[in-house]
Amino acid sequence: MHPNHNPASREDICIDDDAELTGQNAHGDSVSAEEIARFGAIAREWWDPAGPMRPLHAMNPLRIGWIDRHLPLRSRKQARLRVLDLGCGAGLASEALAQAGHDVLGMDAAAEGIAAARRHLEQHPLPSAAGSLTYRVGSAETLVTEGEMFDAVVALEIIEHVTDPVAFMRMLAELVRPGGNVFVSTMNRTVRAFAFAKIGAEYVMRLLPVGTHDWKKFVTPAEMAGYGRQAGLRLDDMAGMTPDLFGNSWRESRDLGVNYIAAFSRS
Ligand SMILES: C[S@@+](CC[C@H](N)C(=O)[O-])C[C@H]1O[C@@H](n2cnc3c(N)ncnc32)[C@H](O)[C@@H]1O
Repeated sequence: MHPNHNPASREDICIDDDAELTGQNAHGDSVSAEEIARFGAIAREWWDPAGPMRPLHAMNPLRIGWIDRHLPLRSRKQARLRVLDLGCGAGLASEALAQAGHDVLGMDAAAEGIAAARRHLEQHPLPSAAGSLTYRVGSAETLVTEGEMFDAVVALEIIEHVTDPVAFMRMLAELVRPGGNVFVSTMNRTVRAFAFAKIGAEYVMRLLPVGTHDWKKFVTPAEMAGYGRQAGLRLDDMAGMTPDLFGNSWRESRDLGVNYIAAFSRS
């Protein structure tokens, strides 16, 4: 096991766990208790590539490659880049980012998701050439209060699950150092996205429990750009993420109509 990949001590888990915190704002205003409970309930199946998180498994190589390509050369040359994966779930992107050589903090408000992430890391240690990877239960509010700063902040498929996307983007901006990058992926509020995420994934394929997605909370690319502007971030690029017919492999595209990813930088 890599020296930095120490499994969390019981004490860490107790400090970070939110056992006695039960209200909607237990972690902070961005957290919807209902959403967190929904993801917590499927945490044990998270790493099953044919399970409820199948689309995230299939799109992971594309989004990690895209993020890595959009990190400025200066940052990539830096010996160790500090990356926050916010809303990391059980760590699909966190592990891949650490394998790409970054020092990663994976954070999620769902304690069950973090427990599954820690379990997976213990059972599948990263190669020695990888960066470090630690996990924490919590939300952006916690890190902002602590004055934490990262070279890059990654928030994949989470903005459509928070209570206030503008406030959420502001926190992402606060958590990245000047010159650093923020990456956000989400679903567009289109009829096609409704058909794909609600009807397809929840009702037809029964991958996800009904109610996992609230179409009204999907974010159009124009809204995404606006949220970034309001947070003081510059939009560098956006790309569509498009699955093949069977959803097994995803490619970058110009189609922002369903899934897309955006790169911002902080001046
Ligand atoms: C659809 S999953 C995406 C997981 C991961 N980012 C990925 O794409 O592989 C959304 C995750 O965000 C977490 N989440 C939702 N709102 C959150 C918040 N305000 N703070 C931290 N985590 C949150 C949920 O618990 C869930 O694990």
